[in-house]
Amino acid sequence: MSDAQDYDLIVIGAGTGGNGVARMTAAAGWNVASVDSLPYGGTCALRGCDPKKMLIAVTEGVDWAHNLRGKGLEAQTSINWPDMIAFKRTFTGVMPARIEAGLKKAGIFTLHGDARFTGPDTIEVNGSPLRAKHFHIATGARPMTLNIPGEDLLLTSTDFLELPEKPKRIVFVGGGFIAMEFAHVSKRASASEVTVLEMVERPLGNFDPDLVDMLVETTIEMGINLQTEAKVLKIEKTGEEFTVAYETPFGVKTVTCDLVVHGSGRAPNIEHLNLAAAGVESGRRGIKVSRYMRTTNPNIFAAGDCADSGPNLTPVSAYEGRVAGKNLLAGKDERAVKYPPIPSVVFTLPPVATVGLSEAAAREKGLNFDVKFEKTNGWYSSLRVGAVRTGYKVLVERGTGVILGAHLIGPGAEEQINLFAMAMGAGLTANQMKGIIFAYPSYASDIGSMV
Ligand SMILES: Cc1cc2nc3c(=O)[nH]c(=O)nc-3n(C[C@H](O)[C@H](O)[C@H](O)COP(=O)(O)OP(=O)(O)OC[C@H]3O[C@@H](n4cnc5c(N)ncnc54)[C@H](O)[C@@H]3O)c2cc1C
Ligand SMILES: NC(=O)c1ccc[n+]([C@@H]2O[C@H](COP(=O)([O-])OP(=O)(O)OC[C@H]3O[C@@H](n4cnc5c(N)ncnc54)[C@H](O)[C@@H]3O)[C@@H](O)[C@H]2O)c1
Repeated sequence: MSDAQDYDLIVIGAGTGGNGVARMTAAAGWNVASVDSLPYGGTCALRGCDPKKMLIAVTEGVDWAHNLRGKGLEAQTSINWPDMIAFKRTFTGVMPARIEAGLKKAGIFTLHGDARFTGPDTIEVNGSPLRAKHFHIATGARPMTLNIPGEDLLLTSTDFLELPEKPKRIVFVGGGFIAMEFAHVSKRASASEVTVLEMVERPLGNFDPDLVDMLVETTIEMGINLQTEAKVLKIEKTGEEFTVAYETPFGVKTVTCDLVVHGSGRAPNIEHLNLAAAGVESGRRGIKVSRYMRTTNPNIFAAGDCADSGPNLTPVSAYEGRVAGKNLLAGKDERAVKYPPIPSVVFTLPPVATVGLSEAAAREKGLNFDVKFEKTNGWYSSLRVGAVRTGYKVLVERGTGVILGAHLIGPGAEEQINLFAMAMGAGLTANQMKGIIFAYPSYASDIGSMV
């Protein structure tokens, strides 16, 4: 016998994909430890969704003032960057202690350090061996390695959320969620030059192309330099200035700036875990898991961004954690993941939202459906807030009236999409959705006219 300390379960990673599992098993009387190398809380609460949405809340003031200028609102808004970051810290500063205290109160041992497998049932944290009957891995994702010269000069999304001063000339590598959301924040905070370099022909590949085109119009109108078919090749630093070289159909171009931020995708954060020692297999998309969230070592589960499972979104990691927790407690493969329609939102202003099948995917499947696509800037809900780029695309199956997919742009889209997800999950048809009475005037009350 070694001198390793024994647990029923050790959870590696104290974010959304890990904490639920620790709580469920501890509540059932298991002897559980949780370990994280960073302050407790994970990406969403400390370095992702939540802090980001606080910055966006501040910039919403700028957007409102812009949209209602000349319509009675005379306020001149501007962003005080250090105050905005301080506001964000009123949340992120207190959360780690609060989350860790909550876990301790639930009877979970909380440990700090980098976990690394040393065998199928042992890990090492800060040189101390720990043994457990089961493990649950929820180590999340990290910025993808781009293999380009000067990659080490890139700031991460985490760095962006901690910038002490307003960025002046800032370049985002990639045009996905992070780049588009942060470019909008930067420009509304009046950064002088904001550039987004996206290698494919349109940013936000996961969203409806017609609605993304509308967002692109707003983005360009705001003064953001959005370049598509622009693949970043190299970053160089001269003095305090950076030069970013990118390939276009018209040859290699460059842009100079003060900051370059990584927005080019995230990869599973699993390299340091020494998974081979535990017999846990992984691929490019992450740790291989079954539908029961079990890895190739039957005593080890995984969930969230580190696993090769559902999309890398907070509610998905929480859901997968719940499935893993159920199966751990059952001691067998009892509950399989069965993802309901998963809504996703890019929190630009206006936001763009999606749930279900895209138009292209529905066509590829050979489905027979009607496309209801309309720009809604003439609708009352847009007029009353001065919103000019609003619209929807809803796919309704012919014959059955089943909603196959819903895609939205405009204020309120981030909430309307949840109602679509709920209706689709419950199997409501277009006619049944039309029959629902929503409070009026609200963004929800537009839904009946969209299906
Ligand atoms: C800038 C940004 C904005 C985002 N915005 C949204 C959004 O608006 N909506 C949305 O749904 N999703 C959003 N996401 C994605 C979302 O944050 C993730 O999908 C979610 O947090 C994943 O949770 P997780 O538990 O799998 O991993 P994480 O929350 O990343 O937790 C992993 C934890 O494991 C720890 N860890 C890693 N390796 C080890 C080790 N070897 N030993 C010990 N600990 C370790 C890490 O320190 C970390 O705390 C955003 C992501 C980013 C980066
Ligand atoms: N609102 C949200 O839900 C939200 C917000 C932020 C992040 N996230 C999560 O974090 C993940 C990572 O976000 P992200 O924005 O980094 O990735 P992303 O996958 O959304 O977008 C990355 C983009 O970078 C482009 N790209 C890659 N290499 C490039 C290069 N060399 N030059 C130019 N463009 C290049 C890709 O074509 C792609 O469009 C997301 O996939 C999502 O899971 C979610």
